[in-house]
Amino acid sequence: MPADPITDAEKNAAVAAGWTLSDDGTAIEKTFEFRNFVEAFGFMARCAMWAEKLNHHPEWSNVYKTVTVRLTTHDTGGLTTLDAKLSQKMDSLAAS
Ligand SMILES: C[C@H](O)[C@H](O)[C@H]1CNC2=NC(N)=NC(=O)C2=N1
Repeated sequence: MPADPITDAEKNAAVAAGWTLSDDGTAIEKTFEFRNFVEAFGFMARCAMWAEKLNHHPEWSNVYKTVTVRLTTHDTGGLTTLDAKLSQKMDSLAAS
């Protein structure tokens, strides 16, 4: 069963946490900066474990100490509660 569409409250919370809504409204995006490559890659490894747990996976890229993330739900073609959940998890992993 597909995930529910993201709620306005969840969308507002993501924006308040520094995520940017894509122009077409189907994704949220954020760039994470770390002190070095090892920290950036460690963040990605921890996120990957959660992505598997949630069965929800980011579109992302890494250049040295920068990780650029785009979250969307491919199954529905838009934002869902899973994107809200993963964004919150990524924010807490980046802060830990
Ligand atoms: C079959 C599998 O459950 C789906 O393809 C999952 C896997 N991970 C996913 N990740 C994302 N971001 N969107 C999806 O729709 C999605 N679907």
